[in-house]
Order: sequence, then structure tokens, then C-alpha cells
Amino acid sequence: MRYNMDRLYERVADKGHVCVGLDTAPDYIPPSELRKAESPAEAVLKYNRAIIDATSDIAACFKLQIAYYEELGIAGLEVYARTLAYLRERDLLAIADIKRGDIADTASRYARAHFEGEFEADFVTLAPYMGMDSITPWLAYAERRGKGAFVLMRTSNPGMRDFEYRELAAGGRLYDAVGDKLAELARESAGKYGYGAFGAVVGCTEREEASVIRRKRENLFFLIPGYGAQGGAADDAALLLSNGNGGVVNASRSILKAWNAAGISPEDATNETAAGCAREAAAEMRDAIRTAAAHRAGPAKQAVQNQPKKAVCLSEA
Ligand SMILES: O=C(O)c1cc(=O)[nH]c(=O)n1[C@@H]1O[C@H](COP(=O)(O)O)[C@@H](O)[C@H]1O
Repeated sequence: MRYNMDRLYERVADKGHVCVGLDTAPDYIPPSELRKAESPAEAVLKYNRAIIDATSDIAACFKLQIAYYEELGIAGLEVYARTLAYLRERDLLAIADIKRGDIADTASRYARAHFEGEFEADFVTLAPYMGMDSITPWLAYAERRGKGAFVLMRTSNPGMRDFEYRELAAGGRLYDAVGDKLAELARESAGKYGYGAFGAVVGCTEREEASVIRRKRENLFFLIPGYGAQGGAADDAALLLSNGNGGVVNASRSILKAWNAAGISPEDATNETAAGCAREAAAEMRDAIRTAAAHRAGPAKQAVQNQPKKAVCLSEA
């Protein structure tokens, strides 16, 4: 079976580790574009296309957080489906960030909804709280169609400590117990590069145990959120990589709102300028992660959060 995880590995080797997050809220879009569009949903679709076109040679993959589409109702879900189709037509890999988890029968319907038909994606995100019978129905699609998933293991949010860090009576932490199960699954679905069809979500906002997690889970490919807007930096993310591969690092707001951070005034901004800034932010991120991965012992943390930047991306738009 040719797993999507193998394809993702190859994209990382080719283009770097950036996963562009298409978490597109209408208020991230230049006001002139919102005024021109017939609806906020239409503006989101046009913005997504502009960002995809500007970053497709830099991004290993794209991630759509479905909440940003659901909140726009039916029109938003249409844009979600059309953005996925736009990526598919360009042979770009898509992660549907849906964080599902339910009993097996329901899970199999969720799996059909997101691995086939109008909402078809290459990967999904899953929540493991209900146990492995909520995960295995998705795995059938790995065997049949090469699909992949990232299961929440150690997340990027402050609340990760509420449950994920709980010490278990049997030893280890709760997130470690999730890792054990995922490593087992990965052994059964190992692809060409040794990674399982299903990987794990490990955030880069917490350095504690990052190197240990990476060493211990050598057959799990990681989806690494928390870069940029949540404070994670290139050298934090690099701790979760393995031999220059083994993970993609997601950034949503720091790419989608790069035009804002560059100091371009809302009156002057267009999709073209926003796309130019997004491209620049994604390229900087790619280079910073590559450098950090190459120098693991690495120099001082490169602050990426809220960095005031010159509007140099204007000239590239
Ligand atoms: O599964 C995820 O993608 C995810 C897991 C996690 O632990 N933390 C996390 O931020 N995410 C998602 O990653 C994205 C982060 O967005 P930014 O903080 O704007 O880069 C959002 O889509 C989150 O829903």
C-alpha cells in the first residue's frame, strides 16, 4: 500500500516541514477583498486560493481546521469542500483538522464522511479519549486507500496538563499511554520510511520531554502545532523532528495574518499583498526549521511570535 504518510515524508524531504494552516476567519482577510466578495464565505475561498497558490512550492501540506468553516454555516462547508478540491486538483496534501472520536459505528460514518466524497482529505486529526475502538474504523481506510491520521497525544494548549500529564498508576503519563498504542498501530502499518500510517499530534509549545518523546516514538510521524502565534519557535519544533524528517510543523495565524504583522495597512492590503506576505512568512519558517534541525544543539531561541517586520513582502506580491 502506498500510504499518504509516505507521500508526506517525501514532500518534507523535498520542500521542508511547513504545514500551512488554512484556518481562515473573515477578519483575517483584507477589508477591500471582503467588500468585493458576495459573502464572507466567498471571500474565504478566494483568500484560501491565493494563499495556496503563493505557498504550494514551500508547503509540505495544508491543514484546514473545520471550525472556521462550520461557523459560516452551509456556505462555509461548501468553501471547505471546494478548498479541499482545489488542493486535490493540484496534488497537494490536505489534513482535515476535525478532531473526531466516537464509538466504532459512528466513527466509521465519520471516516466515510472525511475520507470519501465531498469532504475527502488525505489525513484527519483524531481524539483518542474514547479508546482504540474509536480509532480502528479509520484505520480501514489506511489499508484500503492509504489514508492517514494524526491522533492527539501531547497537545500545544495550556490545558494539556489537565489530563495528558496525569501520572498513571501503571507508570508513565497519560499521553505516553496514547503513544504506546499508536506505536503498536504504527508497527502494523509501517510504510516505506518506517513510519506508521497513523501518527501523533505533539505540540512545540513545551520543550519538556520533547527530545525524549521523539526518541521514544521513532515510528510515529508528528503533526506539530503551536508554532508562531502560540509561541513555539523553530528550535522547539526541531526537537520533535528525526533525521531532518519525521514531522510537519503547522502555522495558521502567523501565515494567514502575515500581512498584518508586516505593518501593511488594512486599506492598502489586497489578496495579492497578503499572499506575498504569507509566502515570505512560510519561506522564513521553512528556512528557520531547516537550520534548527541541522543544528539541534542550536543557538538562542528564534522568537517568531509577534515580530514587528518591515513590509518587505509588498514588493514580492
Ligand atoms: O490538531 C491540531 O492541529 C492542533 C492540536 C494542538 O494541540 N494545538 C493546536 O493548536 N492545533 C491546531 O493547530 C492550529 C494552530 O493555529 P495557530 O496557533 O494559528 O498556528 C489550529 O488549527 C489548532 O486547532
